[in-house]
Order: sequence, then structure tokens, then C-alpha cells
Amino acid sequence: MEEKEIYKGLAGVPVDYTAISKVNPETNSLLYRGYPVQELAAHCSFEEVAWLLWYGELPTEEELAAFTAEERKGRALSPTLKGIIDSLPKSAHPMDVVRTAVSVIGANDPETETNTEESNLAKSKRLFAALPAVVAYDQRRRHGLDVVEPREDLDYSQNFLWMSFGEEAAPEVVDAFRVSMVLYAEHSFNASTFTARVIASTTSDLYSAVTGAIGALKGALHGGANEAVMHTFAEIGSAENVKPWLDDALAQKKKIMGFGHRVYKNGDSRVPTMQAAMERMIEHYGRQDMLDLYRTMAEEFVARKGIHPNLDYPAGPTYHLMGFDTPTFTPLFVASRVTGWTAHIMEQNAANALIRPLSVYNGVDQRVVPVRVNS
Ligand SMILES: CC(=O)SCCNC(=O)CCNC(=O)[C@H](O)C(C)(C)COP(=O)(O)OP(=O)(O)OC[C@H]1O[C@@H](n2cnc3c(N)ncnc32)[C@H](O)[C@@H]1OP(=O)(O)O
Ligand SMILES: O=C([O-])CC(=O)C(=O)O
Repeated sequence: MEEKEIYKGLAGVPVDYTAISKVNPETNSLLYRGYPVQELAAHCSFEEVAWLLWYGELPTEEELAAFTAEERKGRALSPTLKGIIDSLPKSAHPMDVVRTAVSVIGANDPETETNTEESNLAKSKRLFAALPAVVAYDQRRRHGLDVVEPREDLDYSQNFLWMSFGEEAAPEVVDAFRVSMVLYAEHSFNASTFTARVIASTTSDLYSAVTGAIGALKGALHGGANEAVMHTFAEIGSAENVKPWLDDALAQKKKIMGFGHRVYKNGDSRVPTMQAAMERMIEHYGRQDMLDLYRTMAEEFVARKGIHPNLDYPAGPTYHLMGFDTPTFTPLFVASRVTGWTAHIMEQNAANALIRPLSVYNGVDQRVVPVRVNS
């Protein structure tokens, strides 16, 4: 075999520059276009953060007004898309539904093949506006509930919750939801964003790149972990069962979902902000039992393995408390991360190089094809 160093999983390998976000494990910080994510979560709407990721600057008041007006007009799903979603089995994973919806939106967009920055910004905004309705529509149809149409008098987060539950959410709930959207929006070269950039690097279209990214996000080692956290909580039941459950899981060498990170090794920069939002939801819904389970599990696991919670750990229980069903959690992540993905697709297009790494062959040596002798 050739003697070449292998960077399995591309761990620790810088593959390109990005000006979109900076993940710094040394200072445990995350900047979007230079702004600390905690400050954005404290002061900005998700609409402003989306604009920031795409354009590199926060919007002026006029830009924000024009963008939010456009977003509100772009929320409703076309009858074609609704029909295609309806044709999918209710047992389909919601991530498959969202992935299909993006594909359908792309196939119906006359601009799909126009790979200019202006056209890709327009497509990014279209997906941003439509994805909440896709996620809410699918959750309601799976539960046999009537569809709730979007309302133009509500902001992004208020409307998302309105379409999901058919009632106006309390301001504290809207705020916690907004915080989750801001925190999930962008995280440099994570697996799904890298997937989007690989697809974009072939000069394929933006919708294809987002569709691929959704597939990458679905896995439990990435976005799917927010769902997996709730499955773990359901198995454990309550705080007093954490120790025996962990004894068993660790003896079986199971990965504990919602813990660990490829880049952060001393904790995820976003967890304190998301955990504070979760604690506000615990208070709002009167679910101290969930906080006990959450804290006991985190303390035990960190004490035993020194591996810290990632963003999915507080996000999963937050979405559960709000009333989302577990399979909807990763699609919520999609609705947020579509901002980061599309910003990266445009950044890749602007300074493109085909992404095509090398492999080291370790199969059988060259050999001769046996020639069959006809009898
Ligand atoms: C928004 C996001 O996508 S955040 C990530 C969400 N994913 C999860 O929560 C899934 C659970 N976590 C994991 O699987 C991992 O921590 C990953 C995939 C996120 C990061 O993995 P890597 O950087 O490749 O670390 P790696 O998997 O090599 O782990 C190093 C060691 O820690 C262990 N480890 C890491 N995370 C965990 C975990 N969650 N549970 C148990 N052990 C773990 C590994 O088993 C490995 O142990 P070993 O050296 O004895 O083999
Ligand atoms: O950065 C990563 O590898 C995963 C992650 O936290 C994210 O995508 O938000």
C-alpha cells in the first residue's frame, strides 16, 4: 500500500477560507460575520440574522422592512407542492419530506439554472420563506390536523409557531424559538454545509446543494441528534434512572446523543444561550422534572467521560416542551440552517474550486480478468 497520510473524516484539515462564521474552540466562541452569536441572539430577529449571513452586514431599517414584507408574501405553499407532500406516506421521515419539498421548489423555479449571485439570493429568500410552511404542514398532516395557513401580520417565529399549532404562541415561547433559530443558523464547515459546498463546487444549482445538505443533516451524528436526545430522555424516564441507564449504555459502548463535537472539546459556545432559553420554557410549562433529568444526565456524563453537551442537547427538550413532535426537530434545524448553507453556496460560487480530494487505494493489486472458455 502507498505510504500517504490519511486525514480520516478530514478531521483538523482546513479546506478553504470562509468569511461567514468563525468557530473558535480556544475561546469557546462563535462569530457570525464578526458578531458574537450570543449578542445576535439577545438583540436580533432571525430575519436580521439571515440577512447578515447572506450580505455580510446587518440590514438597514429600509432593507429589513423590504425583506420582511417579501418574506411574508412568500410563505404560502403552492397547490403543486401541497399535492406532492400529500402524496408521500405519513410514515415518511419529515426530513425526507423537507428534502423532497426543496427538490420540488427547485424543479418548479424557472431560475434554477441561473447561477448568478443575484438569482441565488432570491432563491435563498424563497426557501427561507417557504420552509416553515413545509415543516408545519407536514407535522399537521401526519397528525391528521387541518392545515393552518400563514399570517402576514406575524413575524417569522410567531408565524412558524402559528402554522405549527394553530394558535398564537406566548411571547416567551416565540422568543425561545427565535433564539434557537439564531443559534442553529450557521457553523462553518460542518458536514451538511460542506456537502452543500461540494455540490456547489461542481457548478450545480443552489436547490441541489440544499437538498444534499438536508440529507447530510438528517444523520444522528449531525442534526439528527436533537431528535435522538428526546429518544434517550424517553428511555431514561426520569432523573433517578440516569446512573443505571448510563452504566448500561457505556458498557455497550453506545454514543450518547447530544454530547461531543468535532471542533469544540471543552463545550459548545451555543449551549449556555440555548440552555437559558430551555430553562425559560421549563419555567413556562412547569416542567421541573425535565430540568432534573437534563441536568443529572449532563453532570453524570461530563463527570464520567469529560465530553460536553452540544447545541442539540438543550434544543431537543426545548422543541419538545413547545409541543413539536420529535421527528420535526431536525426539520426545524433545516429551516434555520438554510441561511448558512445558502450563504456558503454563494461564497463557494464566488471563488470556486472543484472539491475533489484524493484517496489511497487499499484494495487488491492489479490482476488479470479470467477469460471464460465457452464449452
Ligand atoms: C449540531 C451538531 O451537529 S453537534 C453534533 C451532534 N451529534 C451528536 O450529538 C452525536 C453524538 N456525538 C458524536 O457522535 C461525536 O461526539 C461527534 C460525531 C459529534 C464528534 O465526533 P469526533 O470528533 O469524530 O470524535 P470521536 O467520535 O472521534 O470521539 C472521540 C472519543 O470520544 C468518544 N465520544 C465522542 N462523543 C461521544 C458521545 N456522544 N458518546 C460517547 N462517546 C463519545 C468516542 O467514542 C471516542 O472515544 P474513543 O477515543 O475511546 O474511541
Ligand atoms: O460544526 C459541526 O460539526 C456541527 C455543528 O455543531 C453544527 O453544524 O451546528
